[in-house]
Amino acid sequence: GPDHGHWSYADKAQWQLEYPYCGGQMQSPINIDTNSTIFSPELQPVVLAGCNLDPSEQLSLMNNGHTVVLQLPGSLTIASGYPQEHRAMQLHLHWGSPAGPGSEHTVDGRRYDGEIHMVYYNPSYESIKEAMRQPGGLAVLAAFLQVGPEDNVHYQPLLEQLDEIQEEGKETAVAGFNIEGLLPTNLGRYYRYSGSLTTPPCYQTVNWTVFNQTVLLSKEQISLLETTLQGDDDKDLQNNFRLTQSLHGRKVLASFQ
Ligand SMILES: NS(=O)(=O)c1c(F)c(F)c(SCCc2ccc(C(=O)O)cc2)c(F)c1NC1CCCCCCC1
Ligand SMILES: [Zn+2]
Repeated sequence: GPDHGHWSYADKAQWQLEYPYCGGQMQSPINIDTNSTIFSPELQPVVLAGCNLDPSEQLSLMNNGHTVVLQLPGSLTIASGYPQEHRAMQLHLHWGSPAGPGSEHTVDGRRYDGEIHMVYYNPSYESIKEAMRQPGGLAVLAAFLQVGPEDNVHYQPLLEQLDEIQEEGKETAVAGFNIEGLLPTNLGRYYRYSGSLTTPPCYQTVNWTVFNQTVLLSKEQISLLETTLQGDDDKDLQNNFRLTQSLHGRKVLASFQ
């Protein structure tokens, strides 16, 4: 992947020294002030295609030191909800620690327990490398993870493998499953804004969708996420979220009232 050298969440104030875009005016994540969002009825429900991956398909699940990443096939696409079709690249998670929550976006100042990001690219560009550098080149579907009353079976294929990839750099295989099950059931209610990758190189090329409905996992599942993986130099991989960034005048649209 791109040069994602030695940065860490501990030195996020220094990111912009080495990665200039990280100091830009269209950065993510942001706090979503629900009183300032603009209702935009033209925003159609997000519809995914090709998400029921065959169990014979093996997907790479990796601890890259910053998060747990599931590589996704380009056959998984966003069929509607964006100006044109986008193809999947990967999905990954952000979380906190037993001491506190770890979503990246916040809503009216509230931080949720965690957040899933499904990253897609606009195939009208020559390559993913090209797309990620172009405005509108990337789309990320984000949903908040919240503690609920019972296990979320859709997350088990990922969570049950975390102990296989505790150390940074470790990789394992996950059999194909229904990726859509990882998202909320209601994909018609969401916030939309223009922002960036929340990690260096912080390219300002992401058309963000943040779903209004949260995804419920059990306390045990959230705790597994918070306490299993190790990042750089064997420290616990926890609180892998960037602080919210200023809007600098950007508007946040809402597909619902
Ligand atoms: N929230 S986010 O989407 O900005 C994001 C993070 F916050 C992330 F923290 C990450 S992981 C850290 C960056 C990274 C590390 C290793 C590799 C690799 O081995 O290929 C790739 C990337 C991470 F991978 C992503 N998403 C990636 C950003 C990196 C470059 C574009 C590729 C897909 C999106
Ligand atoms: Zn992310």
